[in-house]
Amino acid sequence: MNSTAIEVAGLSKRFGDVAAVRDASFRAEPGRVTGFLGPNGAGKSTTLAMLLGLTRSDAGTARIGGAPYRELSDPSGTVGAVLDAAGAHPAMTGRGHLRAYAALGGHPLARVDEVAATTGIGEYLDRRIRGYSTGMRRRLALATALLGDPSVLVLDEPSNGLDPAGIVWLREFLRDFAARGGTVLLSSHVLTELQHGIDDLVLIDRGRVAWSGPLADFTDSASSLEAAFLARTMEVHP
Ligand SMILES: Nc1ncnc2c1ncn2[C@@H]1O[C@H](COP(=O)(O)OP(=O)(O)OP(=O)(O)O)[C@@H](O)[C@H]1O
Repeated sequence: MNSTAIEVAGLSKRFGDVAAVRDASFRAEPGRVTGFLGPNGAGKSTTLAMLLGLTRSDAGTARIGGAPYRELSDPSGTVGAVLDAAGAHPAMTGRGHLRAYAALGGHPLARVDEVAATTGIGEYLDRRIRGYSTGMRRRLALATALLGDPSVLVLDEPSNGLDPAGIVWLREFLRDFAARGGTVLLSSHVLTELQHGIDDLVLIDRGRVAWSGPLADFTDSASSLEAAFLARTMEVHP
């Protein structure tokens, strides 16, 4: 797997009166799972949308392997992204959906069965997506993101809709992906979800990066991630 870091520098975005992201800078490194944590409305989704070239920034840069997303020569072979579980046509089967995306990305059709097996949706592949549970849709979205065998995964709230077994499965999958040299950036507003699954933490609060670094450094002085999170956000916004 290529070593492909994510680098965000001075990124800002305003929606009218709302400063959604303010001068945000952080990195997500190869071989590590980086959690992007912040309360509702902190600016996580907006930052990820800018990173993936879906929203234009007002200032700053967001690079993947040294280039902005829109300049990547092989986007789906570089980054797999899951921003929400929607987007799959309910009347299509999982197989039809994956085949269409494989064709779009120029990936071999053999990848369809491979990513279905990896994400555990093999037995549902020939069912229509309208009958999929939320967790199955999440897995299908992840399978779609994996079609190009990317070295970077960007996931917005990936545990939403997963049952406890699904959450453990996802955590192990991402650990393994990183252990093979991949870069993982995943957002969450649920502290406990991240506590056992990440190496590095980027904490965002009201558009600003309040803290970033190894998780161990963050929680050293606090009994739990939650206590450290609350202490840190109160420090920034007394
Ligand atoms: N298209 C938009 N138009 C106007 N305001 C927006 C838009 N998108 C986001 N915002 C605002 O920008 C801020 C950051 O939103 P964002 O969705 O990035 O936060 P988030 O951290 O992902 O939140 P959540 O955890 O609730 O998903 C919020 O105040 C939100 O209301």
